[in-house]
Amino acid sequence: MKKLAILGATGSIGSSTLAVYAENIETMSLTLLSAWRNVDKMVDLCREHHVSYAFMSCPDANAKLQQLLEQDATQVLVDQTEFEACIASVEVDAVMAAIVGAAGLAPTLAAVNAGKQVFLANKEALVMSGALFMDAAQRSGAQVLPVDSEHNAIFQCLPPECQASIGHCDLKKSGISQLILTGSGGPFLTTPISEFKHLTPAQAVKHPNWSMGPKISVDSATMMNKGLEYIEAKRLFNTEKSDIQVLIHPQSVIHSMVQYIDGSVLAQMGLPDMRTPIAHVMQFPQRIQSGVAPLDFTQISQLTFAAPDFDRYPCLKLAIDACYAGQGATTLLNAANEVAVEAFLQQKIRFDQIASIAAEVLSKCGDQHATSIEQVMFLDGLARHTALTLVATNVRQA
Ligand SMILES: NC(=O)C1=CN([C@@H]2O[C@H](COP(=O)(O)OP(=O)(O)OC[C@H]3O[C@@H](n4cnc5c(N)ncnc54)[C@H](OP(=O)(O)O)[C@@H]3O)[C@@H](O)[C@H]2O)C=CC1
Ligand SMILES: CC(=O)[C@@H](O)[C@H](O)COP(=O)(O)O
Ligand SMILES: [Mn+2]
Repeated sequence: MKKLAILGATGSIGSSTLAVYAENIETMSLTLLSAWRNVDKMVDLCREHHVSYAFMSCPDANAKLQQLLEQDATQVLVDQTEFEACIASVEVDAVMAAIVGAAGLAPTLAAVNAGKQVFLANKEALVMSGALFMDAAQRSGAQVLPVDSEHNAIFQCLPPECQASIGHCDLKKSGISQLILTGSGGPFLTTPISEFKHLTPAQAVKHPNWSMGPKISVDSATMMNKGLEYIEAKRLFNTEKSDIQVLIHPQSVIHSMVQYIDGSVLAQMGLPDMRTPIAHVMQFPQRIQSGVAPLDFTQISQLTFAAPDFDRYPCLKLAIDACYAGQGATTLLNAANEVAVEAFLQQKIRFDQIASIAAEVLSKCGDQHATSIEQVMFLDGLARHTALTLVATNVRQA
């Protein structure tokens, strides 16, 4: 029995993970769940799944959870230290890292440092800490398996020697010429750019194909999501600049591809449903049930492809540039984007200001280095402070 922890259990990936767990209950046990503020849902999940340990990152929510679960078998962990100790303990074999944003870094790193199996959905953690994260995994022997649909697709199309050396693989040695990262283009693929000033959060979170949490949905609309995924791919698959191509594929049927030097292109396809990549990692290399229907090719009228337009998606360009500027830049970019997206969702700034705020944070903070987690956290704070100041200025100008 694999002992599973789900970090971000109340979210979209959390729900899909629980659905796959329910399909395969005889092979896994659920020992630890975490969330932030959604106490009612956590109580329900703990009772439904007889979870051993639970933790809310928000102190008020944690106190309430403790009170509500007093009569239950679930033990509520009291603080972040106890939570991370539980992740690192023998109570947990595998961790689904599905907290959104930088808040997921510390508990995910606790799992990595303890040599656990890590199912990585939380791309922001990897974007902000990069080589530090992958090197820590190599040191501890933690197996990092990509859950993000594109990276999971690429992983599935890689030869075994690359799968076994994730983070440090030699693509050229395995005859790989390019990784092709597909992206839908989001809900504003054909919206006139002149209308971007007026786009609302409700429009931005309406992804054409995937059902996801609000932050990643906005990232898909700006294509910052693909930019973060570009950086994520560099870290997971040890790529150089010429190794990755971003391709718009509006139908989200092909989840990404690997091109080989002999002209072969391997693609992973399926319905846009995260239960598939989650099921793929949960008992890897064994295949298990996900509950997802098979792809019906007779219902797919067309598969189309196009190059991304950086005028439409300035965030994508910012992220690709940051990727080659270095770790400091990707840490700053991630934090600035998190602040800007949250401000947009709260209607404090316009949709088009997400990109301009991210760009301004990068230029104001200048060239920065991040060679330790402490420096990463310092830069994360610096970028958040700078971005919040810009949000306040933009609010006044709105
Ligand atoms: N959804 C998807 O299809 C995909 C998601 N991902 C990645 O997976 C991650 C999760 O995405 P998604 O499930 O959509 O997001 P959701 O917004 O649906 O869920 C986020 C989860 O994180 C918890 N959380 C939020 N803030 C904090 C915090 N400060 N401390 C601790 N926990 C926190 C939330 O708890 P609470 O509910 O209590 O607020 C919730 O459980 C993201 O990094 C995203 O990029 C990657 C690929 C696909
Ligand atoms: C499901 C998943 O992995 C998301 O990251 C998805 O890729 C978002 O869609 P976009 O391709 O529009 O960014
Ligand atoms: Mn993705």
